[in-house]
Amino acid sequence: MKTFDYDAIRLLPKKSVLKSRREADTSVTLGNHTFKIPVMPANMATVIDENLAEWLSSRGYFYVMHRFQPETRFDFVKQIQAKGLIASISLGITDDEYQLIDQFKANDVSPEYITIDVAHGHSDYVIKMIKYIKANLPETFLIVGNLGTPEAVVDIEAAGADATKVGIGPGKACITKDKTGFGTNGWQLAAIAQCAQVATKPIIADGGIRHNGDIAKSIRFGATMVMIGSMFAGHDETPGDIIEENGQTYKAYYGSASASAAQKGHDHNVEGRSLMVEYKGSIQGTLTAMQEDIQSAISYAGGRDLNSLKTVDYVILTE
Ligand SMILES: NC(=O)C1=CN([C@@H]2O[C@H](COP(=O)(O)OP(=O)(O)OC[C@H]3O[C@@H](n4cnc5c(N)ncnc54)[C@H](OP(=O)(O)O)[C@@H]3O)[C@@H](O)[C@H]2O)C=CC1
Ligand SMILES: Nc1nc2c(ncn2[C@@H]2O[C@H](COP(=O)(O)O)[C@@H](O)[C@H]2O)c(=O)[nH]1
Repeated sequence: MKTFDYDAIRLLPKKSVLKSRREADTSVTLGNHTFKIPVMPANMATVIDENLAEWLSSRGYFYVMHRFQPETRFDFVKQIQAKGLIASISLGITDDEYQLIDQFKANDVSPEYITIDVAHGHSDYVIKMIKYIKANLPETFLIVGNLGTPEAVVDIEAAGADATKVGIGPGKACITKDKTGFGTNGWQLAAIAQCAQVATKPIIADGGIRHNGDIAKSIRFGATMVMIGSMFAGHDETPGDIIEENGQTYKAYYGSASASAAQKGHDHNVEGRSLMVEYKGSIQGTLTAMQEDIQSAISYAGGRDLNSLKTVDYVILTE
């Protein structure tokens, strides 16, 4: 099996047809909605909260709210939809989560997007939850993760997922490979490529994005969108206080399965760690830079939109 990761790939330029990079269209459609860029902040407690979800949605960005304040999700969906915005929440697979689906159905409320968010998404119990959501909230677009193999993508699509999320252990706050020996850490981009070969529905590349150019690389190898944690943590709008240490400013970023997540209910099978990320100011600056860099990538690809990235040639650096 040929393996490679983001750092080993260089995409090869083609003749540009654009007068200006501003002409390049970075929009992406997922389900019934179109978003400004093919990027979503990770559904983690140190990356997104309800305020940021509203901020992103009102500006045309996709988001996935995390599931670590479970009791707030029903009201969140109602409130954000009352403002004419898209509701996009996460669910686990425990018995309580079925009650939330029942509550939505009983009140005739359908979130536009639900993400089933568990570490090992290729599971009989995830399949059971997919079938329950599809039977009770058929209008909702269902993203399911996380997966790491083509077999998982085939099974989870067959169960009814509308999109799959690929990435077991490549995240910056992740220690899955050290704790269990499993995962796509170190070869995440090749795992995306393998999964994309069998996928018939969109794939979201999740974890391991360290540079804006990794977004274009993800799309080249088959992703429709990318989920990003650490690069979004540390902004004014992301949760947590600014910490000053030795004249530098930081914010905390911790894994959803880390010991720091214990207060939010994760107190066993630790597979995440806590770290500090540099404080970066407003998130708008980061989002704008991402969009500009994707526009430049489209120009290098010789096209006008994200589709042009899907067929560019590339080299794999061997050293
Ligand atoms: N992308 C990644 O690589 C990873 C992401 N995470 C993130 O951490 C958060 C917590 O994840 P998770 O631990 O799944 O959440 P939860 O513990 O909330 O849910 C997972 C459910 O599946 C059961 N389960 C059975 N086998 C496994 C397995 N191998 N790994 C995990 N659960 C299993 C768990 O039961 P029981 O707990 O009794 O075993 C639990 O009921 C999520 O947000 C997830 O995305 C965590 C690790 C890796
Ligand atoms: N193995 C673990 N993975 C985790 C944990 N919490 C979140 N995650 C995953 O990381 C990505 C974000 O990755 P990044 O490289 O952009 O920082 C996130 O979307 C989850 O899939 C965890 O505790 N353990």
